[in-house]
Amino acid sequence: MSDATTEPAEAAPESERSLSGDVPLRVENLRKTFGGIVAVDDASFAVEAGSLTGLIGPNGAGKSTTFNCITGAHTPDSGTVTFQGEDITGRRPDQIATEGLVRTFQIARELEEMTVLENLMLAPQGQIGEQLWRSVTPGARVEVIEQERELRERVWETVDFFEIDHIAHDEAGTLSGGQRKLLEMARAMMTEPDMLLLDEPLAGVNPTLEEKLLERIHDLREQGYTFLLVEHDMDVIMENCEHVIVMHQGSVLAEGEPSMVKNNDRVIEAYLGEIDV
Ligand SMILES: Nc1ncnc2c1ncn2[C@@H]1O[C@H](COP(=O)(O)OP(=O)(O)OP(=O)(O)O)[C@@H](O)[C@H]1O
Repeated sequence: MSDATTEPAEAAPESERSLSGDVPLRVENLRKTFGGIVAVDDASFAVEAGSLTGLIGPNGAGKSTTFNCITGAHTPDSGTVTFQGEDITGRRPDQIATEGLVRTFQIARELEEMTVLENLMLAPQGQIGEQLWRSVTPGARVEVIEQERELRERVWETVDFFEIDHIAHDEAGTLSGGQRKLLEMARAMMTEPDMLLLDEPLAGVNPTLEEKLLERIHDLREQGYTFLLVEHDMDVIMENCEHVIVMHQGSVLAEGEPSMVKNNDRVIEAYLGEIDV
């Protein structure tokens, strides 16, 4: 993917990278400061359609801030975020999700007392549950009941896909860390996204469920979904992503195939003393 004139050790920034396919997500010259702290400093990169792209970097590199600027939790000071050709910079998180760019969310406290099934029923946008109670006319009732039947079907398909059928009736608050992550991803899938952004999806997950989560991510990717994974753990990204973006001190330090990035001197230096590369 890199420019032929670019040395592998000096991974090409996005602007020099020849992108072969569709590029749903583009981040250009993103900058975000907090008082005197420059958290993201002129970061630019792109994510190709159908790819499993990893965003890594040592502590404080600006990954979470970038993630939050993309998903609408933060408004960048400058720069643009474009999703499927549309400028979504500074939009609200719900507006961005409606566009099909969906991030996983921790299960909110009020949802912890609901079962896995109820959590999934409530996940989709324009959710019809509330309408069900409001509908008074006979015609509308029939339509809403049909929509609810379809929603239930989709919930069960999702439960089967994520292999959480055995805990379908358990309250979300009783789930283990890994089960919660599966539910978080299942909830995101219920919104019918085009692209998923996962922030440390494997943090606090035991090895068995970690494998299951990764399998599901790969399955979904094969179905055509695009993923951007933000991870501190370099090994997870190197083993699972085909394209890796490395941030350091708020900027994109390098990007490319895992093997190339792993051997990049600047990346090794940035990670030195942090984790073993
Ligand atoms: N809300 C905030 N207020 C002030 N400074 C912040 C805020 N959020 C992030 N920062 C600072 O911005 C810089 C980048 O932080 P960020 O959390 O984006 O990095 P990160 O790569 O996600 O790090 P980590 O892997 O440790 O989570 C850090 O210096 C951090 O202290």
